[in-house]
Amino acid sequence: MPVRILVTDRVNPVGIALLEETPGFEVDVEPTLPPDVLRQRVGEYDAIIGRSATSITADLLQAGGRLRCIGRAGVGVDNVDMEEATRLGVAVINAPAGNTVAVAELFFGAVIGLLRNLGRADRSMREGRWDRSALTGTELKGKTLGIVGLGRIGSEVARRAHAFGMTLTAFDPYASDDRFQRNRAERAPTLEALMAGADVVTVHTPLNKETRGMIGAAQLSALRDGSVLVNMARGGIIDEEALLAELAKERLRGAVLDVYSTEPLEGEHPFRDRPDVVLTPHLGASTMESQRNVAVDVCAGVRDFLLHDDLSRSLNVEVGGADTDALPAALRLARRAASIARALLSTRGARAVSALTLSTGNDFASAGPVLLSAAAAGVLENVVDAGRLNLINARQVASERGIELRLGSGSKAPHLRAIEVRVQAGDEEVRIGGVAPLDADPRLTRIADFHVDVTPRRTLMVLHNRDVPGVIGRVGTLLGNAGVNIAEYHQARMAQGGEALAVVTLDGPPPPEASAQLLELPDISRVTVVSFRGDD
Ligand SMILES: NC(=O)C1=CN([C@@H]2O[C@H](COP(=O)(O)OP(=O)(O)OC[C@H]3O[C@@H](n4cnc5c(N)ncnc54)[C@H](O)[C@@H]3O)[C@@H](O)[C@H]2O)C=CC1
Ligand SMILES: O=C(O)C(=O)COP(=O)(O)O
Repeated sequence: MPVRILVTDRVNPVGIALLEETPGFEVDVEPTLPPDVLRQRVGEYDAIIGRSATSITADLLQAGGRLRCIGRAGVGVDNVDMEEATRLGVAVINAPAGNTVAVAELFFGAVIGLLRNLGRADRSMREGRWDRSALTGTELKGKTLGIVGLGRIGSEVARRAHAFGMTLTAFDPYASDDRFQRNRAERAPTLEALMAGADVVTVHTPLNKETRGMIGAAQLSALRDGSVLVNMARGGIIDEEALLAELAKERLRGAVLDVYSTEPLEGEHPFRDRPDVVLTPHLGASTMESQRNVAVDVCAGVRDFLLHDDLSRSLNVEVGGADTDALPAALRLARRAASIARALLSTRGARAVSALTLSTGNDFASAGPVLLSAAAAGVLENVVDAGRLNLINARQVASERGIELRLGSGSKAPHLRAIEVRVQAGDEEVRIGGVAPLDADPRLTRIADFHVDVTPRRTLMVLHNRDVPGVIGRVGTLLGNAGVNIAEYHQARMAQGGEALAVVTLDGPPPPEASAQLLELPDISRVTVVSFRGDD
């Protein structure tokens, strides 16, 4: 079946071509489908790529039975129901950097447009007038710029503001001192302090629960007389009613708005009647260069996810600062180790997993969260419908099933690239350890108290037996007669003649009756068979 992708908004064709030229991909380009039509058609697609004009609601995501990925050709994902996407295991990929410069340049164009009366000047010229004295403006040089949100766009604005000879303050509780220093911006202790201390205030934060309505009547009243307020981030961060009320006092120089709480802005909206407001129709990212950048970036991210399950670009997976190229083997090991632990508990009759703890060596310290997701998926395999279970939703699904997830400390790990999972079901606990080297297949090194050394491939069988002569031969003969090829056989024991454990990797699943026949052999007390997802 081909992989089907719907491009619902105006996305640059250079990016779309990356998808169209990928064998096995079918791309439909239909900008911009109305919500009800999109809802009817979403079930046909594996991925949707859009911009701010398309809302990806919970309802739409639920209707997308085969939907695996949402691509956003731009930065803001406030139009995507991220919680629902995560719950459903749908990856959300954006293009975080391609339109930064476009917004920063528009900022200066629009602010200078307001301060030098460009709109009014142009209009008066077309009306046949020559109004020079009425259109005297003010300069940026020597003024203070206050930036709310010193991220990518805020920083690009900062860099250009220095060229204009401005002094900078910024409010961003999440930005490091180092970022403030690099941008030569003073840290404002509060939003109100920033508003009171600047001649131009500009907002560059995402729209989220914290920033919605962040600039209301109280903050607006802190603005200096004659100052300018700019919103090129998202409608809804500034309370529009409160801004209109503040502008009506004629105390501010004016405002520059590119974004609105409802887009398109109503034809009759009172902003449209205010001469002290420069309005643009969400043009921040609308340059040829930026549209090409974001389209190529998001389409490549979506393609790599659909082809290789590459989640490194997905906003709803916590990859942390981990080196994603080195991760696949570690993710496989974590998932398989957890799967084995759950199966061993199940053989003991302890089926309801209550807790999962993952610890790693130092090399995987930053990858802890995503490895924990992989282990959660392993614990849930064969328990929930695995079709939609992935690194995006595994932790959420596990938590919803009452499984407590913990990241343990890695300080005692035996190896820099070690991974250990501990799975508990009531009073029973199983510990599985392994190593995921950079240049070799991952190995299991410990099952419960036994030291082992096997690669967990395809199908793995764990036998508990007594350490007596002949067991290996009898197991080999039985499996051979059943037509099952043994890839690796590792026998471990605690003490001669005592309890022993065999880990056997098989090239394919044994016939269902094999476990019962193995249990009939003398000295074998428990048989656990685990078949892993994937081809290797
Ligand atoms: N008008 C347009 O066409 C465009 C608008 N945007 C908007 O601009 C926003 C920012 O984009 P980037 O700079 O690329 O994002 P970014 O993620 O690089 O920067 C956002 C900054 O806001 C800060 N922040 C978060 N919450 C805050 C709070 N409560 N108070 C103060 N600071 C806070 C963060 O620490 C971060 O430094 C996007 O989320 C998007 O909504 C982005 C591109 C185009
Ligand atoms: O990238 C963003 O966050 C933007 O706001 C750009 O929106 P757009 O893709 O131009 O609809």
